[in-house]
Amino acid sequence: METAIDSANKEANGISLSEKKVTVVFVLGGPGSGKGTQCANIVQHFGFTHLSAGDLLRAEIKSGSENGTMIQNMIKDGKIVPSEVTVKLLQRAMQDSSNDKFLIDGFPRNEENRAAFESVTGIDPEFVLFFECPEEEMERRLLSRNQGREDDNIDTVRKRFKVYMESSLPVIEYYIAKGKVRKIEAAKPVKEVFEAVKTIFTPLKEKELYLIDCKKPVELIEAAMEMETEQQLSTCRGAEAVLNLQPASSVSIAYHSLFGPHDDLVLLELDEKLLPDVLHNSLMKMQFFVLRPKHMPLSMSEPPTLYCLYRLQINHCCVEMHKILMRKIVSRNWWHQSSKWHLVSWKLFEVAPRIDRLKMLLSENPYRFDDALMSEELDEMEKNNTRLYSWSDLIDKVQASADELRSGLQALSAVEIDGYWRIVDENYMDGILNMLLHNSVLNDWSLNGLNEAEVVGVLQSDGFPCEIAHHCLQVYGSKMDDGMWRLDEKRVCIHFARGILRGGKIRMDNFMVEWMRKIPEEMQASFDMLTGEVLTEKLGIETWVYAFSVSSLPSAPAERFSMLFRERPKWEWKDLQPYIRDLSVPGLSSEGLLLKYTRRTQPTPDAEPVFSAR
Ligand SMILES: Nc1ncnc2c1ncn2[C@@H]1O[C@H](COP(=O)(O)OP(=O)(O)O)[C@@H](O)[C@H]1O
Ligand SMILES: Nc1ccn([C@@H]2O[C@H](COP(=O)(O)OP(=O)(O)O)[C@@H](O)[C@H]2O)c(=O)n1
Repeated sequence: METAIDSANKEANGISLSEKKVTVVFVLGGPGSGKGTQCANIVQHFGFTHLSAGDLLRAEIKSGSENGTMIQNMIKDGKIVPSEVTVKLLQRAMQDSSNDKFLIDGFPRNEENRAAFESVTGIDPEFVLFFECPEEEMERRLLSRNQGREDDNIDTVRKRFKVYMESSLPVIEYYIAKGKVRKIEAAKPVKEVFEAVKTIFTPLKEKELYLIDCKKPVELIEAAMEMETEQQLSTCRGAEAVLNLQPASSVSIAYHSLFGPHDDLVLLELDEKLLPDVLHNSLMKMQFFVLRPKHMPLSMSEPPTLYCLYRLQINHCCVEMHKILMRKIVSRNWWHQSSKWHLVSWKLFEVAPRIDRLKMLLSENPYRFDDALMSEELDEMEKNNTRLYSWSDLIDKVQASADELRSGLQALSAVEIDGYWRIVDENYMDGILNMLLHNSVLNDWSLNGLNEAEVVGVLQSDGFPCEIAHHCLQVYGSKMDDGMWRLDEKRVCIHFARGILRGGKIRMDNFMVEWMRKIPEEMQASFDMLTGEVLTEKLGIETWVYAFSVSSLPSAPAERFSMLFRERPKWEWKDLQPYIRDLSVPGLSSEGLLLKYTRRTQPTPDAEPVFSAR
């Protein structure tokens, strides 16, 4: 009996295909590659309707249609039936179905099939599932298919292979170029092939995900520790372990230099903006990583070509990178293929490494005078409680490669003490620098030729740890070819200017007097040295100066500009430039940065341009 739903469907089916929003997946591959077998599985698991072009043609022969004999002869000969016949059959089958998701198997088999389908139905396939299988295996399967098919004999099979190579492969190449092909290694056992198929059809999350490129080569991943399954224990480390992951298995990863020579890969991470969403997702906490070839540029607007996609399950906290469990959900067949996954739309942004995080971590607990006293007695327990970070902790926590981390630590003037990386408290640094200068006067040392052993020895006898004494030379000086150290005029002068300005805004003339008084006699300070360190302000007839250091500003451009415009609503180029020249945004020039984050006005054509917030 016909139900109300059936009749409603019939009505719906009366509408044309173009009005009905259908999803079409083409299933292609040589004869005997297993298309029909896998389509049956897909139908069961994913609710598609299977339309086999070959089956429709064979049914047409059986129905006694006027084209029957022609079709029969063509099939017997392994030739491709004219498109108008096949397209009509497919179109009718789709229209007659109440489903809107179709697997079209064995079609388009040539360029003519493809063009005819496109022009008649206006449908562009969601993607093309391509079964790749060696000819010998296909031949073996066809000759033992045993379905009583007239064309499964050795002569016709050979003809079909020839037609496949000449006519069907170009269609696959056409879709590869469009980024639509999902390739499956079809020579494996049915179950294994289906595992690969499943990963392609399993929906991820039907919402937009923002991925951030942490801009690190994946040399950073180590997959060697905390393997979840025994099977992985026996496999290799680093990149290989990631690449060899089996579906539904997992490994923990952390940034690590042991990743290997895979600097053609880049690791991408979920945007933190989405973290609350993801964290409150009742399903599970997850993060998505994408590996892509480095040479493929990411554009801001188009979804990029994905290299390989992994779903990461995080066992404690999403924000931190360490101890991440990773599960491969999409097979390597994605490589060099899709620009868009049919169920998820991806937006990718390239970002610079998160060095701000490093600053935040190290500022939690700067090295102070007290530390110097108690360093010896500090037992492990205490160290664990006092937020100290070793190199490997930082590699885990900061999204940066080893090189980026090294230069980040250097920019922060961090030093490794007892195996932990520390920022040294400014007052403490001031103390040791003054002690060095004081000793240089006492001992008649030249600031352009300091003997390392002598300086360190004297500073140690004044109560400074050896590492800090070395660190002081490194921060304020540079080593010369002859092994002696020379104090850097600019760095020393900036140090003293910072010290004065820590007390707050000060009148320019007072500042200059105090600054000159503080700096060593051998050195010459000039206000230009303080570009990017201080700002000046006119109050009445007086000029005042205050600290505003580029190193204290966030490295993310949006936050940086917002901080700059909070400080001053309008900036002239010469003032602005020192505060933005270190910003680097992948894919955006400095002009682009200004366009994106500032409004440029020029009161008169020859006036200096002024930048304000957008
Ligand atoms: N992965 C596989 N391993 C071994 N035999 C297979 C596999 N997939 C399919 N077959 C067998 O090979 C023959 C051809 O498979 P079929 O799905 O009809 O291929 P196609 O639709 O691509 O022509 C069938 O007899 C099928 O049972
Ligand atoms: N788009 C198509 C599909 C099949 N066919 C014909 O149908 C035959 C059988 O195709 P099929 O898809 O059922 O079988 P396999 O060749 O994949 O095993 C082909 O050899 C062609 O002669 C066609 O002419 N046009």
